[in-house]
Amino acid sequence: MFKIPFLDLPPLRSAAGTVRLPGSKSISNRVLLLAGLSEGTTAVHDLLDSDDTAVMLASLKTLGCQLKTDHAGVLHLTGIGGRLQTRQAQLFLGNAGTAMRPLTAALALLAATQGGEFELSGVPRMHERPIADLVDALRLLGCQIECLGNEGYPPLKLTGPSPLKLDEPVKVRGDVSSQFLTALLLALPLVATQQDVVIEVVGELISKPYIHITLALLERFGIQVQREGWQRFTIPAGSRYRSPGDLHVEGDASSASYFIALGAIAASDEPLRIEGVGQASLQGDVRFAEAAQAMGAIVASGPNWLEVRRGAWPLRGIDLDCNHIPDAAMTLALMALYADGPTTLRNIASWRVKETDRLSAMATELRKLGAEVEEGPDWLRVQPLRDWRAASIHTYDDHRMAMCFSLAAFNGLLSDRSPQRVKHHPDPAAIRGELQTKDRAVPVRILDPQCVAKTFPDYFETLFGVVEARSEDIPVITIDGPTASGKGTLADQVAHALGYVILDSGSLYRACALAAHRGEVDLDDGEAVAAVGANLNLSFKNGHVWLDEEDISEDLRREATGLMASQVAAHPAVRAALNQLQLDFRRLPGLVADGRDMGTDVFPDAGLKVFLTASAATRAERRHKQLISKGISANIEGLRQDLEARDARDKNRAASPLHPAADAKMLDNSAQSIEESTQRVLAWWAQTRPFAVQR
Ligand SMILES: Nc1ncnc2c1ncn2[C@@H]1O[C@H](COP(=O)(O)OP(=O)(O)OP(=O)(O)O)[C@@H](O)[C@H]1O
Ligand SMILES: Nc1ccn([C@H]2C[C@H](O)[C@@H](COP(=O)(O)O)O2)c(=O)n1
Repeated sequence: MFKIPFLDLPPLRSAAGTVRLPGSKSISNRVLLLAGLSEGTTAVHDLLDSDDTAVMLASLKTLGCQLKTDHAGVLHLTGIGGRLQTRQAQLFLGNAGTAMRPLTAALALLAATQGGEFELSGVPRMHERPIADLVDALRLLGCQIECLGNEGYPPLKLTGPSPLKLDEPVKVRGDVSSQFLTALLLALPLVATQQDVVIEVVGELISKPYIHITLALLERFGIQVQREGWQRFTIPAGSRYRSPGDLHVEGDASSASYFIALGAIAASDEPLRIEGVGQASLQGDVRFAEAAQAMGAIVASGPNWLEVRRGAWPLRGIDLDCNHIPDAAMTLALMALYADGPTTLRNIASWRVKETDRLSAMATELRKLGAEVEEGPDWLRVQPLRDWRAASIHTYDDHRMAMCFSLAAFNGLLSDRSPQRVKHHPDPAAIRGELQTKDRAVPVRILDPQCVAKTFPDYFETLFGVVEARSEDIPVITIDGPTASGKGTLADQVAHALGYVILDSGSLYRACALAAHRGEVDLDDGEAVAAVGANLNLSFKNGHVWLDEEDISEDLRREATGLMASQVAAHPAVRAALNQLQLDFRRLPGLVADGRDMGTDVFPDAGLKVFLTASAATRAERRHKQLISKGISANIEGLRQDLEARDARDKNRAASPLHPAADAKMLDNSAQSIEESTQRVLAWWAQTRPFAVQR
């Protein structure tokens, strides 16, 4: 997961390959609650690992459920069998509506029948999300519920015992959120032991597909709800939760929407395959595929897979009632930018009471990209966009905002390429406002990208696994300089702050020298060493370097290896042999490369080139400290002589000698802390980016 303040997506061009979706959030949290209320142990396969499931799991544990995850990642959950194990608890439910609503219903009923006191709270946004309709229904039933902040909103205090009135139907509004009905359906079997319990829906029920999921899962846990249309539901007397033993959670259909859209926009050669949802899915959001087809996507499907590729291009604008796909419909708003005419999304009032007011958030952020958007109380109209602006997208702690706006990175596929005034461009000609005829693809900045943790923690990694950018669009920062100047340390810090890939090019020269030395190759024989370099079987995992099956990280860092590396690096044939290996590190979302010739030879088009220096005395001192901390004895004077000899060879060789690129920024960090140099480089980088100052 990218735990950084912002993630910059360079312009993306195409998509292909296979995506395996994480488990459905709606199914995961329903299954967890049902397993938690059941007798016996349920083995839950493919459970979603996310913020929202984490709060549900933590609550169930507090309530006395036993949880164990086996080596295959299967969760074994032993439920409380409808009998409270603890009568007092404070549960923090983050921003998870799928935990807050059903736990409120279940604990209110358990407190009423068995006694107890439970407090349910969440993040500030959760305390702004209405729950009055559920609270009213439960109070009419006889439950004691106190709203501890504002009436009708969490946090809530549930107390008991108190008598329940089960003879009358339980009435609940269905036109604001179907989660209130789901909560009652999941919890009322707790009290349907002696008599039928009837629920009546007041008003037109929205999001019916979610009720389908609830009913299907209740059936898996032994509860057969009788349904009369969408207005009346009867839980038969004698209902009892029974664990189904094993249960597989299907992939998240709402999460599939981003990849369906991706296929429609960018899979022009071969389809993008999405595994985990398909024709047999319980989730209503799988019908997003129909909306994507209406916009031009070509979709093939099997029981648990979809294959999507681009059909109409530009996409077709549509006018759609989105009641059946409330969450996934957000994705259509981004697809609309790539359409040939306006797209109108209707019946989406429920967006206003989600993680944020999604209607207003969507309109605001689309406008930042340059889009023309109209917004009504329950509808949104988006015009196609051709003159895209680079924008910092605020995500409002809403996972879907972050995932949706990643789709804006394909703007180069449909930007207006006629001569344009290029705004926010770092190059002086552009600053003077001269006309440019270059491709107008712009990057997109996603603020707070880790908000995807709510449902899809690895969303961006998964995206980068199936999309491609032109190499020249992938940003590179180079950090060159003499030995022990702190290049590696600075590169690590900068890459970490931006979520970029790291290339420690010195380690490639070191590995090549080490392999040649071990193979008893003459290090002065450039062609022979180059042959070793061309066949290196290197891999990089968790900061360690592997040569074939051996972890060579320690050997690589030895001073002797550094000297051998400097020796072999002087051969043009060796440099040529290692060139492609270095270029291959230019991967999404960007690269920080350190070495001697990163800015001058390997990545001459890098967006920022830093030439890092420090006095020889400072560098010898740092290297001395570094070696001592590793328990290696060293002599400062000897180290200084070695590093000066190495610098001299690196500077004076004919092939790609160490020298600053003409456009490099010079940074002497002799008197700077690591943090200060990192901030300096990040500030330089920010100046090259086309984004306005973050809000
Ligand atoms: N600005 C700094 N202030 C203090 N110490 C630093 C600074 N930058 C780096 N160091 C320390 O100096 C040592 C050498 O840094 P590092 O290994 O990053 O250098 P390098 O240039 O990558 O070396 P090499 O060329 O040998 O790979 C490390 O122990 C690091 O923590
Ligand atoms: N881009 C590079 C990187 C490294 N080398 C050579 C010269 C260095 O002395 C040696 C070891 O590098 P270090 O790990 O100390 O950064 O490798 C080079 O020529 N070009």
